[in-house]
Amino acid sequence: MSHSPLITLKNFSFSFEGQEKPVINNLSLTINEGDSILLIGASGSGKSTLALCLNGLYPDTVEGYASGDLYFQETHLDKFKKGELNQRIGIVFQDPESQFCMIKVEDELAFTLENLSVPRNQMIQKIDEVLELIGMTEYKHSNIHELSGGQKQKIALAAVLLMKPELLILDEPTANLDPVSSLEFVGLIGELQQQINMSILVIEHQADDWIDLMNRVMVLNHNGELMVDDEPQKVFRDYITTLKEEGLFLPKTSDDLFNQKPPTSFVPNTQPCLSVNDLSFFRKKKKVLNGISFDIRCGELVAIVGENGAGKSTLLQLMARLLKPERGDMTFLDLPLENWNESELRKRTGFVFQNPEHQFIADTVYDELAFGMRLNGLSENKIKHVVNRLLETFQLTDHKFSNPFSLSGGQKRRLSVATMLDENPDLLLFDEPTFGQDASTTLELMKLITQLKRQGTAVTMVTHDMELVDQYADRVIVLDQGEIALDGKPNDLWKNDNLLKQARLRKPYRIERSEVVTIGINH
Ligand SMILES: Nc1ncnc2c1ncn2[C@@H]1O[C@H](COP(=O)(O)OP(=O)(O)OP(=O)(O)O)[C@@H](O)[C@H]1O
Ligand SMILES: Nc1ncnc2c1ncn2[C@@H]1O[C@H](COP(=O)(O)OP(=O)(O)OP(=O)(O)O)[C@@H](O)[C@H]1O
Repeated sequence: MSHSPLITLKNFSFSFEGQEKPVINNLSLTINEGDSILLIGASGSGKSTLALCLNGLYPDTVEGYASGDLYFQETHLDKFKKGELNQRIGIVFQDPESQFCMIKVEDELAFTLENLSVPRNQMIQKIDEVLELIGMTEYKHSNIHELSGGQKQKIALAAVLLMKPELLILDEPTANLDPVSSLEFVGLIGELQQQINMSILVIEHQADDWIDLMNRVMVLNHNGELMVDDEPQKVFRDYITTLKEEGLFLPKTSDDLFNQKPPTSFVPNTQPCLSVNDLSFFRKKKKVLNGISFDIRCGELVAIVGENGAGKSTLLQLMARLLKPERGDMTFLDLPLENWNESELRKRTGFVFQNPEHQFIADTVYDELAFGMRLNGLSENKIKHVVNRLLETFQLTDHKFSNPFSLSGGQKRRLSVATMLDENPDLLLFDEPTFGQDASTTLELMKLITQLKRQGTAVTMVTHDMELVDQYADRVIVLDQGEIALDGKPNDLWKNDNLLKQARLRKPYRIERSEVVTIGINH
């Protein structure tokens, strides 16, 4: 059955003001009605930019210019009124918080309908319908900030669905979700596909959960050109070498990387770097952490995992002394954490926030990286040497003079990690250091962290990525509703089916596969 074209690009390019090379480079392609497309490409290859061009937000809302032609249902972009395409092509971003304006779920959805000029007497019915569609009816009167990450993402999706878009774009929609919420979100999109007539474009670095829902995979290369556009089976069979050269993740079934048994974890018999003793913390009278105690040794990498809202980020902020515990105390290198002088503490520890933008202070990537070293009085020559090495390692050399806020999501994250690695800190605290990264940048980042670990740095990493935990963590701490449910080796967690279920985690591919093989043999 042939479908009519929804969007057609002819020799379409897009450049940001003041940049030599276009970010989107001479694309000619058609998205048909009923298509479900997975868009992949290295970090910085132009995926989000393309999404924003498709729905008409770019170039109108940014300093940049487009060339070539874009047609929506065979009508040229120029013929549409401003703002018209934004409604017919809806985007859900990775961080739903940035999209919300109201406190309550129903008010947020009513606000969307108001913007669409829907009469008041039709609103209630429309809100009820969309909540039913996404399985969130019981949360109609809830406060948005009390919802879990996955539920917030569903509300962001509902707001976009109210526009009845003909194309739904999902830009890394599961990046902040715990492993089970992430799978549930993909399942929901699969159900919507059956019920609503709309095309879907999904941007994700890791294709695994999405492949079965997609009829096409498009790959952008480093130059923003369309390198591959074909059926998923063909792409991941015939273009493996090309995808690897671009530094992209392959599906776990076809990538040796995920099948390797990790090296026996090295647990150093060193002194504790940070000791956490009986910590408790409340937010608005709600106990978020309760009786947390553990040590992190010098040279050890500890992963903290758990469902959305379990208290992981809060714990990390307490460990960085950005929050003060109600009860309990911590010792950092033999001195109570509260007694450390602020500048000495910042020199010896590094903290990367969940949202990288929160920590940028300089106007260029170079100055951002140099900032800490300048504060510590290093010579400009020495600084230049270190900054250039970091730029190279984190694939940011081309963006040396860019404003940190203009970077792609993955580039921002890499910059925020790099700023913590200028000197050798004793303790590193990372909130999701690898989200939004492609295979090559993830590998580089983990290589560097491993090196620091070998030199004695203690690393704590909050993550939803169970592959990383399996491959790199010496120890894993599972937080469940603000309490430690497990503190052990990753293998202890993979054996504990009940806890995995309770904490909304999943097993890494290596373990899942070995269980399938064993079951196969037993039968
Ligand atoms: N600024 C805040 N004000 C009020 N409550 C908050 C605030 N920040 C977090 N919370 C609440 O504290 C609890 C723990 O949140 P936290 O961000 O530490 O969880 P998390 O495990 O890091 O979650 P995620 O995986 O979604 O990042 C949640 O119930 C959350 O709603
Ligand atoms: N507002 C902006 N001003 C200048 N340059 C920008 C701006 N936004 C993005 N860029 C640059 O355009 C390129 C593409 O960015 P884009 O966000 O589209 O990449 P992406 O493929 O979505 O990356 P990621 O996977 O890291 O999210 C990057 O090199 C980025 O630095």
